[in-house]
Amino acid sequence: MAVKLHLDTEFCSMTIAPSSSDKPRILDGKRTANAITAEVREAVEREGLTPGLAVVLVGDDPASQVYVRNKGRRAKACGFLSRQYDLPATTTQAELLALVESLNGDSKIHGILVQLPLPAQIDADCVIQAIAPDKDVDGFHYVNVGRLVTGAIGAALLPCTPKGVMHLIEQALGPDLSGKRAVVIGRSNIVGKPMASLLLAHNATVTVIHSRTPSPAEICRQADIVVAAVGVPGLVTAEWVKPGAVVIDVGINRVEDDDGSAQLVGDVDFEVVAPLASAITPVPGGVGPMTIAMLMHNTLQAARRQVAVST
Ligand SMILES: Nc1nc(=O)c2c([nH]1)NC[C@@H]1CN(c3ccc(C(=O)N[C@@H](CCC(=O)O)C(=O)O)cc3)C=[N+]21
Ligand SMILES: [Mg+2]
Repeated sequence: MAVKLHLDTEFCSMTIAPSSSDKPRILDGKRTANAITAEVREAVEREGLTPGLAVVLVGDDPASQVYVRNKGRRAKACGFLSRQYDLPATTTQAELLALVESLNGDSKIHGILVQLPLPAQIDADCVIQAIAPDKDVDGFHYVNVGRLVTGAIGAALLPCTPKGVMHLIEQALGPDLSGKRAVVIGRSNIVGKPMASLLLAHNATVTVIHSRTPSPAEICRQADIVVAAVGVPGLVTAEWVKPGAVVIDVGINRVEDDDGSAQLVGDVDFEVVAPLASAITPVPGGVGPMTIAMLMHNTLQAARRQVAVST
């Protein structure tokens, strides 16, 4: 059974035909993310909605500050109400829970994102579970996880990174992955596990490999679709990839270049794997921008549902 999935039909018009040559197709996440953002903006105008997104940042980690600022910019570009809450690194769990509670009750706010990681004195899971499930635009609440795993995908808010990855896979292979073998490398709650569930919902035959898996390259080499999400720079080399596979790189690793400058690299050794792949995502400019675009799409979806309920 083909499952009608996470994105509205309006986004399906963007599916691009697979390349006919043996040159690998670079799946351009930046371009796709820009197109999705434009469609979200149009939908906001057409429907006369003002989705509200609250992003909560605790502490002053510079990387988190950059991400949060980018999310706010994108939200404004979509015509959303965008609010950012900056809390000190010394914030207590009770204070953070009180803010989440007030946002749960705020009818102007349809999506709540608490930026991770959180300082050590705060129990991140407890905070995530305090977010109203229908405002959980990260898709991390147990209710949304449960919806995804049971196949109630239409009711779920899906985690942004797996949802963005699925969109890129759809560009290469279409939405029905019947007969395809997918290997997910990594088993985190924010990428690996929901990614496996989403691929399964699209009828792929899914294997998850991780740090305790013997002969991972041998298993990965069977895959028509590889999603790498472990945070090990350049882990996936030529021996891991079957010629013609679709390779998605979720890794965002900051490493030092030969000349000592900082560089962003993925979990895939792009230089050696790209010539083998039928389609591949770059880092940067692949999955990362899609994550933010899907956050915008989730916030639109959340707003639509909350407005429908209240009218
Ligand atoms: N509650 C929560 N939700 C998140 O979704 C969440 C989070 N916490 N904590 C941190 C991670 C990380 N994350 C990224 C989003 C976009 C890029 C992105 O746009 N990357 C660009 C490059 C950015 C750069 O240069 O650093 C790219 O890959 O092209 C990266 C990483 C969301 N996260
Ligand atoms: Mg990327």
